[in-house]
Amino acid sequence: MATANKNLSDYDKTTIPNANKYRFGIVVSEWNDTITEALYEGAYNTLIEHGALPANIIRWNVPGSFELIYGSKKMQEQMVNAVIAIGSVIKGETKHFDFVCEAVSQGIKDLNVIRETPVIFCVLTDDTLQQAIDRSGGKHGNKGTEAAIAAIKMAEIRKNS
Ligand SMILES: Nc1c(NC[C@H](O)[C@H](O)[C@H](O)CO)[nH]c(=O)[nH]c1=O
Ligand SMILES: CC(=O)[C@@H](O)COP(=O)(O)O
Repeated sequence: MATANKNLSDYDKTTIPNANKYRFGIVVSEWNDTITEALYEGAYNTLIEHGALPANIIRWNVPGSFELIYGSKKMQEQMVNAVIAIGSVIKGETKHFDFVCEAVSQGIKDLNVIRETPVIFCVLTDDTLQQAIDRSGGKHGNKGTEAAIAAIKMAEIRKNS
């Protein structure tokens, strides 16, 4: 199901565990910062809405989405129950888009395989700025909200496993 058919901010609030017992690390890329700040706001507000304490949410900035890999790896070493990696990659004139997207998705996948702390992939990979706007609080919802819900659920799974 494509995002166009599923609003990123729609979910059953009654099924979400209380996040008051968890600590979250959020790593935010500075590239396309109007988008990444909107994603961060969606993620932060959703964590708070579900009981997370402001003191239990750590934020680090990194230069670009490629650096989300290293930033998330170091965030995993903090005393957090889940990490959210936030980025916005928008296609330009060259193949750089392809390499950045592939590297970040593979790198964050590797962190989930190699280490114990889940890292949530909150990286938009869009052909246009409008697509990114639509998915960071626009007509298709906010991927930051989706990522925060995933982080709470994965922290619960990790606690119970
Ligand atoms: N073009 C975008 C980038 N490019 C920068 C890389 O992510 C990286 O910071 C650089 O190659 C140095 O290692 N990053 C984004 O997050 N979004 C883009 O659209
Ligand atoms: C994703 C990118 O790195 C890209 O936005 C850079 O733009 P360009 O391919 O025109 O150099």
